[in-house]
Amino acid sequence: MSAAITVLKLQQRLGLSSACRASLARTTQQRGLQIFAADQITIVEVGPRDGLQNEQTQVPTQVKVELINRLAEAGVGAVEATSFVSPKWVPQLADSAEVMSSIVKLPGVRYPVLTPNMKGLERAAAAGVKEVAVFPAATEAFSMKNLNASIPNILACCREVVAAARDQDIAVRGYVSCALGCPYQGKVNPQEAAKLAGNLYDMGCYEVSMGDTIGVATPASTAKLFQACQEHVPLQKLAAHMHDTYGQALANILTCLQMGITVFDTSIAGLGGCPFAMGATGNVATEDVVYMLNGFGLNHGINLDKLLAASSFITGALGKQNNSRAATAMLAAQA
Ligand SMILES: CC(C)(COP(=O)([O-])OP(=O)([O-])OC[C@H]1O[C@@H](n2cnc3c(N)ncnc32)[C@H](O)[C@@H]1OP(=O)([O-])[O-])[C@@H](O)C(=O)NCCC(=O)NCCSC(=O)C[C@@](C)(O)CC(=O)[O-]
Repeated sequence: MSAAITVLKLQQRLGLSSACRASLARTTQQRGLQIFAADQITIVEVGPRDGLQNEQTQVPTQVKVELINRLAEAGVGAVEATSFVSPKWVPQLADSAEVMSSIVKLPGVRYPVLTPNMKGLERAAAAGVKEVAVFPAATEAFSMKNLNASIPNILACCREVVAAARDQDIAVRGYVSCALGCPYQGKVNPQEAAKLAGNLYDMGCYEVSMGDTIGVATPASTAKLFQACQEHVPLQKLAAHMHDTYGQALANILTCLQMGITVFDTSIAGLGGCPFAMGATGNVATEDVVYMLNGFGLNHGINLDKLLAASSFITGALGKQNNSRAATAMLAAQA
């Protein structure tokens, strides 16, 4: 059986719509596996925010700044730098204004931050931020745990933040947390998560990142979610934010690539996890994703040597082992 037929059968089994399969007809065959003919894959590096927010020991501001600078210098086009959330809720990121005023802002690099409410937006705007993200959750239970507000209330808050940000020429990205599973409610209906993504897109988020906050997704559930999302948000405006708790994140990203998604949130050295999602591990490691993309010959703009240096820097500074299998192997080979 040819590789193309195998992929078609896989797509049918995953229940991909005929529209989605038609878009795959515009694919190129690369290294024996069909993937979408994207000119460019965008990596949104979330390590300095998602990766560090749950660290129990306070990470010095200068370490955060150096990490962000190193990632940008490595060619990462978007580095999510910090959060303007309540410091009572996330003490680790209480130094967000100082971080933003200390980093070197390279031309062409985006430095988005999280803003849950108007207070967050005002603080971010005062710090000169040019891009923010709002982050409602797909389940009521997680919305209460993470933001202390119901989904309708947080959506109203997001609408206010998006409108005010756009008035100030601040771009807004949207996240849907717990889009593929919730630590408190379990399974999540993909249609509900997709509808929420549509709400964010309709209110003015330029892109919506679907979060597997607790890393329970599989390629099958990932395909179902993104298929549902396409009813509400154009494919090229969707991103995947995969945590790797169950070791499925790379496979989920490959599924996304096959569906035409080209934006992926990743975390250097696989750091992180949400403080309000107990047991969740870090995001898929940036190094692992870059290694896979290199295998396909896809453009991402990242210099792997500089990325590995950033990876060694942060694991050294935190005194942690590297959760990236690719980085661990490549660094061992260099030693
Ligand atoms: C939304 C709130 C603030 C509600 O929290 P609340 O306690 O209901 O807020 P409040 O409005 O009652 O205010 C309480 C205090 O916080 C202050 N406050 C209020 N807002 C701010 C702000 N922006 N910046 C600074 N201070 C703020 C406010 O001024 C007040 O101060 P006090 O009068 O007591 O001195 C809180 O729940 C919060 O900050 N939550 C953020 C939680 C968070 O950051 N979670 C992790 C990120 S989400 C994630 O990781 C998932 C994601 C995005 O990565 C996707 C995925 O992984 O799938």
